Amino acid sequence: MDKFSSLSTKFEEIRDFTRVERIGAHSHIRGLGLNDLLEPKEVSQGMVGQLQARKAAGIIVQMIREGRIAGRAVLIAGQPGTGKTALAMGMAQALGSETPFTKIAGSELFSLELSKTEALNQAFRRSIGVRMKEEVEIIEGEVVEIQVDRQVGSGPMTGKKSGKIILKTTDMETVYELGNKMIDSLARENVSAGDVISIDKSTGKVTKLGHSFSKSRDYDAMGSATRIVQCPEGEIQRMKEVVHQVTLHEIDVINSRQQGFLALFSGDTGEIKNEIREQIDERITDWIEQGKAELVPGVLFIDEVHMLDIECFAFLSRALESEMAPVLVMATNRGFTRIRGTNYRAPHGIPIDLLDRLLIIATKPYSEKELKQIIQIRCEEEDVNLTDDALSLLTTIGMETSLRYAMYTITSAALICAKRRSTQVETEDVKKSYSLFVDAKRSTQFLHEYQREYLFNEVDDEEVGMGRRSSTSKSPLDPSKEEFHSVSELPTSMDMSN
Ligand SMILES: Nc1ncnc2c1ncn2[C@@H]1O[C@H](COP(=O)(O)OP(=O)(O)OP(=O)(O)O)[C@@H](O)[C@H]1O
Repeated sequence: MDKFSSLSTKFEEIRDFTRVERIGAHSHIRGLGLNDLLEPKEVSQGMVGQLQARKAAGIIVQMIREGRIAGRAVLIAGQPGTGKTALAMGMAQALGSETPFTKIAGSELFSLELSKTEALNQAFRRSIGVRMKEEVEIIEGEVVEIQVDRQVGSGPMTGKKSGKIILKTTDMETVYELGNKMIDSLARENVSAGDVISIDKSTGKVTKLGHSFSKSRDYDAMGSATRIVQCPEGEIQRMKEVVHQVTLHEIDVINSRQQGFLALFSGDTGEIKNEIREQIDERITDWIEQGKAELVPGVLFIDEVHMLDIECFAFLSRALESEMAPVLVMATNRGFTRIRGTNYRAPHGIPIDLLDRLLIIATKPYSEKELKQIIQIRCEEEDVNLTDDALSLLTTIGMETSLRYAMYTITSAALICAKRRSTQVETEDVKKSYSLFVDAKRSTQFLHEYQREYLFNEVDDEEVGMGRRSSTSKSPLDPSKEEFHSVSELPTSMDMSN
């Protein structure tokens, strides 16, 4: 084929890397935890509770798999820390690595390098895969023998090499002459007798498929990571269908002459011209008509969608109409709020006409039992061993502050525990972390008490009075819990009602 496809394998690896980097806090999520009938189990695949939302997400995943939802949009709405991002990650896991999944936060769109609509456009195109099928001629067989003869030239580095390789299948055996380049490729892949290899005839790329079953006696010398495979059957030289998958964005970048494919490594792609995108779309439409390629609509997840402004929302509405649109999943923790770029208020800060097109999934606050289970799963994920008392205390802290604060406390308490050379986190470690790191509620109380000593203070006296009153609330470490003020009572920046 052409340059689009020959570079595809490398780029797949880059995309995977980005993906792994972004899911640290949700690494315990391995799916939506649904059975075959899409019924959620209470605790499964790292997911706890939130049954209705998980079931709804499962139905959407099913629709995506059946290709019945491209161009539709989903909104996950709920209070902070109720698992909106976790749910989106669960959807990504359930869809599998073949389905492109891009995660961005609304605030990431505002940069000096790219206009916000260009950034959105790139995110859209990163979420659409193009699967290209290609017939390539390959040589595939078990290595019987490799011989390399070095003809010494004027210096050790200029030595010209030649040699031969004998390959066999269960039906035949052939000898091939080897040139310099092929010898280097085989050496790089560490190919030796008994390996089963495949060589792409047009590019010379050598792939080691594994070690032959008949030679598996060498197992000890190979190490446990080596795959044992059967010796191939039939012809050594044959045609094979290979499938490459790249995203539209990767194709855009490769073909954008100013940037070139190196921009994929740095992420510094700059603005990509519309004409280039149009040409690529035309080309891909041709390939689809000729049966050479197919589109794989993926998922674009935009967290903190209330950060988008009216221009971005207009772009989204338009982009969803396109034939090449991925499924758009958005999340927000805002209630009624201003649509950025306007003076209008709307539910979740999203224009009503867009809102009307969305499937909305609501997430609800967790019960104490669910919170405890999530914390427990996270401890297992982080390899932190907690006493029952410490786990209960952490759960109480989570109920009174936030799930996220409790999760951060796991890590800091584990460090404090390691400092005193113990392997089991006790209540004392949790208390110490709690006293070192202030949660949003205590930080707000502190600000209300000492606001006059800060620069550019904007809180009026009435609010200060409120702050003083709430400062009488006791900490979760205080045994008499009756006087707790709920977190929602305090004006934090994460409040749903702002
Ligand atoms: N139901 C759940 N099961 C397992 N883990 C969960 C669940 N809900 C949330 N978590 C974990 O709790 C942490 C906070 O949740 P998450 O980031 O998904 O909340 P959010 O609703 O997106 O919050 P925000 O509105 O503040 O962005 C994450 O580490 C997440 O993986």
